Amino acid sequence: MTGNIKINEPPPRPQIGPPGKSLKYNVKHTILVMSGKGGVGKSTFSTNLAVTLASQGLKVGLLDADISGPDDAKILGIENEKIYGDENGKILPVETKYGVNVISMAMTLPTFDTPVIWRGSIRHKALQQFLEDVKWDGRDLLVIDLPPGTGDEPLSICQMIPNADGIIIVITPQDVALLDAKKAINFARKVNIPILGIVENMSGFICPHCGYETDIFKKGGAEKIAQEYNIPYLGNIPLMPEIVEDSDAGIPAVSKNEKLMEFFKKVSENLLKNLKND
Ligand SMILES: Nc1ncnc2c1ncn2[C@@H]1O[C@H](COP(=O)(O)OP(=O)(O)OP(=O)(O)O)[C@@H](O)[C@H]1O
Repeated sequence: MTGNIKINEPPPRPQIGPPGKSLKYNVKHTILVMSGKGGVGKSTFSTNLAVTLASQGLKVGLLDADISGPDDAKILGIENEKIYGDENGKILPVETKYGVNVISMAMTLPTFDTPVIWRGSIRHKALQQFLEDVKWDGRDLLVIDLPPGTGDEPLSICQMIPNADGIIIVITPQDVALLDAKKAINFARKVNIPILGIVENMSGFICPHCGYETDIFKKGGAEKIAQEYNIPYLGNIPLMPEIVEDSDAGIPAVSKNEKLMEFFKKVSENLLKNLKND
């Protein structure tokens, strides 16, 4: 007996709310990095992309917008740094030796293992402060690493900065990740932020000993999605065990791995072509 329960009723239309106040901060270009699904390597991608862009002479800022799981500071070896203000009350991002200035929740916590147990409205305020009250001045480019999925924080950021240059979607080649990537694409379209492109991470395994490439997972899913949805394909990043070792040691892998740097350079070249002109 099903009583009054109606099956097959369409789910309610998602409410994304009114557009938020457009924040003012002094950066030429803003790029949001998102993924439909957790664990696809979004933080690894964001940090290494920021380091790659800085190595090309750009002044790059990195905002880790993952309030609960801020990993970028760990990957850059600055998780024990603290943030300070200047004489005008502006928050100073932490400078790294890679030429990237960083703000992350990690640097505001007493210890790296302290959980952030906040509801949405407080997270929203923190993100607003990370954008508006931080001295990003003079940066050519701000990379914002969003938490996985299409929830509260990605929505807050997209509504705060509707003029962002666009979103990069990071995916892995497995079917579940591809499915979630489509949700991320539809999210970007719903909030009206351009999609700068899609990147396939963990795409092909390169043996650290002989350099031979094997497709452990499938390959090429991102390229197919790019065609299907008519969005740019920015490139792929292979699965490399050195990335895990370096990230765990607090070193962005591109800073010491020329082969990996080549992959990131290709992505960054394709990305820069798609940015709005000044
Ligand atoms: N191309 C790669 N090759 C090998 N390991 C990788 C690669 N990309 C990411 N990893 C590893 O996969 C794990 C997850 O990566 P990362 O933390 O960047 O994912 P994420 O998408 O940001 O996760 P979350 O959803 O928790 O924010 C890390 O251990 C990272 O070192």
